[in-house]
Amino acid sequence: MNTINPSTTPAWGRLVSLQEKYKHLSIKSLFEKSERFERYSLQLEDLLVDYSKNRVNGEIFSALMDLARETELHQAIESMFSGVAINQTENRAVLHTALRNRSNHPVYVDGKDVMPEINSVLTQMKGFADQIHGGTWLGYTGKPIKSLVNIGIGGSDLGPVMVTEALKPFQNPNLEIFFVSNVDGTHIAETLKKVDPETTLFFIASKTFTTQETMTNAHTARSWFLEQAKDESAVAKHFVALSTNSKAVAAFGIDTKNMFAFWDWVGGRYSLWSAIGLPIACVIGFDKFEQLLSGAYSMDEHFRHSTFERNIPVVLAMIGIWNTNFLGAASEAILPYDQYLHRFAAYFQQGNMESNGKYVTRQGDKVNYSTGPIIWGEPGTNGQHAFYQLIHQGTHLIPCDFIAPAISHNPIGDHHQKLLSNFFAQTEALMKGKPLDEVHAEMRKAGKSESEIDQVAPHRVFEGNRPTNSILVKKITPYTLGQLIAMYEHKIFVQGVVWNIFSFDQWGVELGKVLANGILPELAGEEEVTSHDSSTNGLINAYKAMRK
Ligand SMILES: O=P(O)(O)OC[C@H]1O[C@H](O)[C@H](O)[C@@H](O)[C@@H]1O
Repeated sequence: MNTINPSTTPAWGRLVSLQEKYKHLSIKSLFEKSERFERYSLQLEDLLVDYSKNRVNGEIFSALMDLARETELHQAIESMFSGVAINQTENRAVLHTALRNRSNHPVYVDGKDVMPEINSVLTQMKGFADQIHGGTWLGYTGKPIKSLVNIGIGGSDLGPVMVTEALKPFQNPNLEIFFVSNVDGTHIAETLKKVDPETTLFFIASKTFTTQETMTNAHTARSWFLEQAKDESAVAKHFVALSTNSKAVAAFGIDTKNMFAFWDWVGGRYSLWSAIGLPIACVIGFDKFEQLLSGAYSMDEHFRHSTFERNIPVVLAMIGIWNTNFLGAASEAILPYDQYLHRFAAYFQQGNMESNGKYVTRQGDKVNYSTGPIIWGEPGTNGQHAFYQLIHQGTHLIPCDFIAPAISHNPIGDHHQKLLSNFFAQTEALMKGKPLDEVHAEMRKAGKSESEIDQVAPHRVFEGNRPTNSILVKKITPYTLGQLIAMYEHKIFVQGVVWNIFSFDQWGVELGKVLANGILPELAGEEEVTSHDSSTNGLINAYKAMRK
């Protein structure tokens, strides 16, 4: 990977001047040109991305595209797809795209084509998923499996949770799925209350198979199971492992026959396309899982081969960079107008923040510009009644992505039209705002007194000019969901390339884990702890006193 500091490129310099030149640029005024929507929207099959409601004009857009070129994005894209070890701090390739490479053309890592291994695990997954989905995999007492429990955390949890929720309309009604992630005993305890050991299958999902939370929950699940089954040999019918670490899987007591492998070149937060996706394949069926892969593949092809100006992930990423680095936005909201997508923002919170929450450049210096935004969001319309106040009238600039399907899986009465009327209205309102004279006129019309108008009118003004993207898909299907996920993955990739950071490691999660491992034994006895600062000592000792 190159080590170009984006802030030293000519394009960045131009963007700095454009920011000054267009500091009063109003999105509304950009719509005086009638072809704005045609020019500033892109379509890939049934996915439409409208980025016209941004504070971006032709000059800014072309400087952003130049910035992508000057930071050698094209070479970086090729390096990722072709298996170069671009995750340099871990010396690994980054090949979630190979997992959904439906062309099956070879992809080489260290001179070896990885496609045969990928295909062989997919075949193994199909064999297993068909049995679970079809009700022919039997538990130790001969009953078909009804309940699936995925035990995993981070990337080994959020993807399968998000996708199984998003694709609930495709779920086999004979199966129910649960996810246990938190080391808080409540999570596993409440889940185990709902399932029966005779008809439950546990997926122990962990890339490393060493993660404290997952291993703790897995041991608890195993003990709970054996209390009832009383026979170690029954474990094989009820526990499978999704991991890269076959030794640790065997040491846990899961037969490696029941292990579904993946590889160190699959990042945890990019792993739902790998064996980590097995629970998805079980509940929606393997054919639908393949459609998810195909959707992602269509976005991969679009991303790899389209010119930057017509490239959805590139355009979204560069507009994000404009908002972050030139307009000063510190966060981005992802707002799906689809209840089934209720975990979508949480999923990309990890995807984005673990990937691009970095202040060290690829050559090891501190960056002199902002990097990854804070990602958050909830489904619309719920968010409208909770936090949109701040998006409309707060002091922070919060660029938002609005996502909606044209066709609902639940076409009841006029629900969907009501939902979509809000989806359309919000981006219009955020852009147009409402000026003071309009508020005055409205209040006068409503017969308000002049003193009331003077007092209240300023509070009813909306500045507007708040940037949004609108992403409309025909329907949420495995295929379109695959496209949407891959679109955001590549957006994150592009931004990491431009920001000159390493997007595929996550050293920032280590320190807390290490300190927790040091504290754990200190919590065992009654003696006073003195090994930390006075706050940490004070808290630990107060905890010990409280638990007596
Ligand atoms: O899959 P595992 O090895 O159990 O890792 C689970 C998660 O934990 C780590 O701390 C990382 O922050 C995540 O990127 C990862 O997805």
